[in-house]
Amino acid sequence: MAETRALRFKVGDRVSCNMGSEGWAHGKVVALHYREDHWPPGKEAPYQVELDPSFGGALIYAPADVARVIRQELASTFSLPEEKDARPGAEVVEALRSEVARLQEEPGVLRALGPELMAVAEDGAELFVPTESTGPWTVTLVVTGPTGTAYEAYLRLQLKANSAWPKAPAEVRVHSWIHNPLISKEGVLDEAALAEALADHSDALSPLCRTLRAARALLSAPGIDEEEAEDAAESNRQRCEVVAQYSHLRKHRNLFELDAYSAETLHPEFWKAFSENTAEAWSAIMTSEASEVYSFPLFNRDFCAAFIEEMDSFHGSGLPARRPNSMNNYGIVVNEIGMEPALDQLVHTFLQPVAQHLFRGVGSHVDRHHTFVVRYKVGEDLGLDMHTDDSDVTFNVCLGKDFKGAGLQFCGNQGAPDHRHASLCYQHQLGRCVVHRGHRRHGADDITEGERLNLILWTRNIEYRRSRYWSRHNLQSRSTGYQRETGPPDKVCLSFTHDRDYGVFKEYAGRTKMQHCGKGWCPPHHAEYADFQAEQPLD
Ligand SMILES: O=C(O)CCC(=O)C(=O)O
Ligand SMILES: [Fe+2]
Repeated sequence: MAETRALRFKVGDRVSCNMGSEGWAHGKVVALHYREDHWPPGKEAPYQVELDPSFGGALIYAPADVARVIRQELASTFSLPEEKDARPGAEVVEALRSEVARLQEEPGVLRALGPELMAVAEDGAELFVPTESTGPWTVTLVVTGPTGTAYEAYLRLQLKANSAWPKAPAEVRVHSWIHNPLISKEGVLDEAALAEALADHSDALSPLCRTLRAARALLSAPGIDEEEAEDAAESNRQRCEVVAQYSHLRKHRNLFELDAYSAETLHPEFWKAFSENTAEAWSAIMTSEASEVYSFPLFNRDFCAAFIEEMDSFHGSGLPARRPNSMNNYGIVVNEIGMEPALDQLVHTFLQPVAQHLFRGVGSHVDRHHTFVVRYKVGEDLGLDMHTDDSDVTFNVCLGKDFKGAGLQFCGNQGAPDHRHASLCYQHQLGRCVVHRGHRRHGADDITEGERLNLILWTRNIEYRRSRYWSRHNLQSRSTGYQRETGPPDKVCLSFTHDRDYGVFKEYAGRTKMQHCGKGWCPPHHAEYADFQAEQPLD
C-alpha cells in the first residue's frame, strides 16, 4: 500500500478550493479520503467539500492535498486587518522603512523600494483609496532568484503589507512572468505555502527579510507535485536560455537596460507631462478618440526605429520566440527575450501615472504586465479578429514601419447591449500610444501594403480583479455578464472566432470557415437580440 501522508485539514475545517478560471470558492470539509463508486480500486480524493450557498452549495471533491488546490479559507480581504490587530499607520510605515533599508544589504537584492501607500486597494467587494492611517502599503523588490536554480534570473516582487504588519504576513506578488506551480495566474505566491515556509526561517530576521527568504526558497522548492514543479522549472530554464543566448546578439543594448526609457527615448511632450505629473499636464497631451479610448505621444522616432531593428534582429537570430497569443504567428513576447527589466520600468514608472489619470480605480495600480510585439505584413498575418484583451488597461504603441490599411476598430464593452456596435476606427501613428480598457471589443483591419509592428502592453490590477467590478466584465461570466443586445451587430464588430452569427452577415475568409463556423458562443442565448439567427454549422 502506498505510504499515507497526514491530511492537512479535518472534517469541519473552513477551506477555499481552486475552481480554475472561476477563482476560489469557499466551503467546509465534510469527508476525508473521499471515493466515488465508479472509481477504480485504490483511487481516492483527500477531501469532499461542501461549498457555501453563495458559491452554489455543491458537494465537490479536492483531487489533491496541495495548497494550489485546497487551502485554509482566505480572509475576504487582505487590505484591512481585523480592527483589534491594526496599528497606527505611521508606526507601520516607520517599521517598513527601516526594514527596507536593511534589505538593501541582503544578498541577491538589486533594489528595494518603498514603503509606498497603495493608490487603490480592495476591501473584498469595493475599491477604496487607502490613507496614511489605513494602509495598505507596498514594498517593491528587484532581486535575483535562488542561485543555481531555474529561477536565478531577474525577478520583480511586490510585497503588500496591511496595518497589522508584521503580525499579518505580507502578500507576495511575483510580477515577473515566471512559471511556477506556487504562483497563481495573477502572480500571487501561494499564501498557505508561504505561511509554511515562513515558519522555516528564523524570527530573529527582520520580518521583510524573512518573507523574502521564504519566498525565494519556495520558488525553487520541489513542491508537492514534483513533476509539475519540474515542468515549470524546465519551461523557465528554456526562457532563461533564450535570454542568455540573445544577450550576445543584442543590437541596441540600451533597450534592455533598467533605464532604457528616458528623455532620450520618450517623446518630448510625454517627457514634459511626466516631469510635471499634474492632471493638467497629462490632459494636455491626451486626445480623447472615443469614450474611454485615448491616445498620446510616447516614443520618439529614433527609438521606434531602434526597437524595430531589434525585433528584426531577433527574428534573424533563429532563436525560438513565444507567440503572444494563438491569433498571432509573427509576434514576440518581449519579456522573454530579456527586455523585462526595461519594460517593468516603462510600465511602472511611466505608464502607471497615465493609467491612473485616465482610469482612476482600475488604472491606479498595476501588477503584472504581459508585453509583446505584433507584426503584420502582406503574405503573413494581415489583421486581428475582434476580441477583448485579458488585461485591465491595454497600451498599444505603433513602432512603424510604413503601411496602409490596418485601422484599429473599436466596438463596445464586453457584455454591454452595444458591445458589437462600432464606435471608432483608430489610425495608428508612429510612436503614438492608444490606450483602452481590456474589456473593450476591438480588432485590427487587414494591412493592405507594407509592414506594421506595434508594442502591446496588457496590464493587470489584482485589487480590481478581487473586487465586484471584475466579475461583471470577466470573460468567464458569459452566463451572467451579458445583457441582451439591442439589435443586429455592425459588420466591422463581428468576430469569426467568437460569434454565432458571423456567417449570417459575412463571408468567412479562406480556411477560417472550417475552423470556426458553427463553433461560436457569442452572444450567449439569453442575450440574443430580437430575431437573432445563428449560422448553420458545416456538415
Ligand atoms: O494590432 C493592433 O493594433 C491590435 C493588437 C491587439 O489588439 C492585441 O494584440 O491584443
Ligand atoms: Fe487586443
